[in-house]
Amino acid sequence: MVSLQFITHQTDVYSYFESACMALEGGCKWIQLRMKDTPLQEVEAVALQLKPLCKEHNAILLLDDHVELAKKLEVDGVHLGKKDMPIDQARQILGEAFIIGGTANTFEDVLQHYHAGADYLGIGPFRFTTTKKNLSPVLGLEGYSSIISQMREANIELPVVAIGGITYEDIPDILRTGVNGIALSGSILRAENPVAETKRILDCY
Ligand SMILES: Cc1ncc(COP(=O)(O)OP(=O)(O)O)c(N)n1
Ligand SMILES: Cc1ncsc1CCOP(=O)(O)O
Ligand SMILES: [Mg+2]
Repeated sequence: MVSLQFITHQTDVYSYFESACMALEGGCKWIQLRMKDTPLQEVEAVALQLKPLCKEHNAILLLDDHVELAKKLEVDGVHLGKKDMPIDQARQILGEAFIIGGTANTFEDVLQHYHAGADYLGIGPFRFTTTKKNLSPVLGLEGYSSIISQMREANIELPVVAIGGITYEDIPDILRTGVNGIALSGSILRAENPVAETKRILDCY
C-alpha cells in the first residue's frame, strides 16, 4: 500500500473538512489540515471536528504551519516550511512525542531539517500545481533521484514524501526514485469520486 498523506483543500464543491472526510473514507491514514489564509479560530474549529474522526479511522492528523495550535489540541504533529517556525524551535515547544515534518526543495534544505530534528521531509514540488502559491523550482523525477542519492551518500535516513501536482499515473515512477511516500490533494479532489480515487491511489503500488 502506498504511504499517502492527504493535504486538505477547499474547492468549489468541497469544504476543507469534507475533503479530509473523503480521504479518510477512502482509507488514507495520514491527513494534513492545511487551511491557508484562514483565521486561527476557523482552523481550530475544523481541527476539533477532524481529530475524533481521524482517531476513529486510526489516522494521523497533522496541522500545516500552526505549532501552538497543534500543542493545544494535542493532534499528532505539524508540517513546517521555510516561512514557518524553525523546526528546532517547534521541537522545543512540542517535545519528542509530536511528529514534525519539514519542506525541502534542495539537499541543503534536507541537511538543515535533518540537523534540526525533523521526523520526515516533504520534498517538492514534483510539478507545477495551483494548490500552493509561490512554488519553489519544480524537481521532476531527476530532482528526487538526485536528492535521494545525496541523502544516501550522507547516511541521512529520514522518510521522504514527494509533493506537488502528483497524479495516480506518476506514483510508480516517483516511488522508484527511492521516495517513501506521496502527499497530494488536487488529483483526489478533482476526481469524479474522490473516495474511490483515494482507494485507487493507495492500492497502486
Ligand atoms: C508534506 C508537505 N510537504 C510540503 C509542504 C509545504 O509546506 P510549506 O513550504 O510550509 O508551504 P505551505 O503548505 O505552508 O503553503 C506541506 N504543506 N506538506
Ligand atoms: C502544499 C504543497 N507544497 C508543495 S506543492 C503543495 C500542494 C500539493 O497539492 P497538489 O497535490 O494539489 O498539488
Ligand atoms: Mg507552511
